[in-house]
Amino acid sequence: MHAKYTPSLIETKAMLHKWLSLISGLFMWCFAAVNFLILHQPLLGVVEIVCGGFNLFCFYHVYRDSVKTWHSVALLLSITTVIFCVFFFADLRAGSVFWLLFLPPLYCLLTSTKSALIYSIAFAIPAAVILFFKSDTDAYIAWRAVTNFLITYFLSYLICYLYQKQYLVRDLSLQKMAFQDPLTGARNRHALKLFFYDFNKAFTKQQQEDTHLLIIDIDFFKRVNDAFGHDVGDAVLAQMTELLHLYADSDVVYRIGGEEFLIVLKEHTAQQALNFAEAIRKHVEDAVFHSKEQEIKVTVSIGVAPLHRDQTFRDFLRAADKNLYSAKHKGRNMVHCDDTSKAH
Ligand SMILES: Nc1nc2c(ncn2[C@@H]2O[C@H](COP(=O)(O)OP(=O)(O)OP(=O)(O)O)[C@@H](O)[C@H]2O)c(=O)[nH]1
Repeated sequence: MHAKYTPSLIETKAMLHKWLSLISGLFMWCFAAVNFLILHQPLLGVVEIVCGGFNLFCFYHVYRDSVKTWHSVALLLSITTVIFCVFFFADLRAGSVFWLLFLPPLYCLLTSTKSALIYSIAFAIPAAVILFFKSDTDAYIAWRAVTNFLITYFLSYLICYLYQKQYLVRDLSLQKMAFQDPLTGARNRHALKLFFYDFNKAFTKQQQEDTHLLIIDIDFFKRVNDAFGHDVGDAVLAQMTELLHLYADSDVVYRIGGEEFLIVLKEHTAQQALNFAEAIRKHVEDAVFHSKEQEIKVTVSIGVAPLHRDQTFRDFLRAADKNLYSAKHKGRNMVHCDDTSKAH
């Protein structure tokens, strides 16, 4: 479900899961007290005590940072169970049917819009059947009550669906603006900082050990600008990004400075990272960049550095820059990784 969501939407859903589990748990226990003491509906009271307890258990796991994916589904099923029991056992004149309209938004908030539609349809059927038989009284016209219920029920789903879609589109375009370099389309420094955050938090130990970074700097780029003009320099930077995208997915290529790029290599040993960097260096050396009918040749120097757990963003850039400058000082157009360097 999370694959097509932006980090901010996932965060929003996690926040809703947290507060909904607490609020619904407390509400259910309050309603249980009313059912035991005032309405004399002990069966309903027991269901509310059990489900409310489960919701508070979900909240406890959020609090302990140990939420499992099934908690969200179990939470919405527990809320649905209570709403259905109240609707089934309570007198229709008390207005318990209104709680059913809360279900489609709840499903949208806690799951994906697709799952929400499946849940909404699945629970609309028993709800309509129960409502039909319960409203067969002088106070209601059964078939009209069911029709009105179904229309409002699915409209509430539709509004949440449209809102969530719109939220996602806006969030994606904001994310693009915030994390993408407009000139080259590569990811920018903000995106790299976010990667660092995930790296320390979400990567496994093995993934962390096998992550290497390549800092790629175009040699004597000032000369390109001076000889052909800034706009030609811009075109070279854009074509350099395209070339790097041939080697690596677009979500691991970053432009971190004027003519400085960075590639994150996951699942690569030091030797594999070095070979990868060498292949890029050779490709750039052989490539011809074009702009305004000019043919431009450039080379790159590449520093390769392993990424260590808990290294700060600044420390890492300093370490990788050291490797890059070693490559520059040894004559440029070369790859350097710690003490191992390859010159050409
Ligand atoms: N066209 C263009 N040039 C840029 C951009 N950002 C930085 N530059 C230029 O990149 C050049 C970088 O120059 P230097 O830092 O001296 O490095 P260099 O000439 O590449 O030399 P070495 O890195 O030492 O090999 C400067 O001339 C900047 O103006 C940009 O977005 N577009």
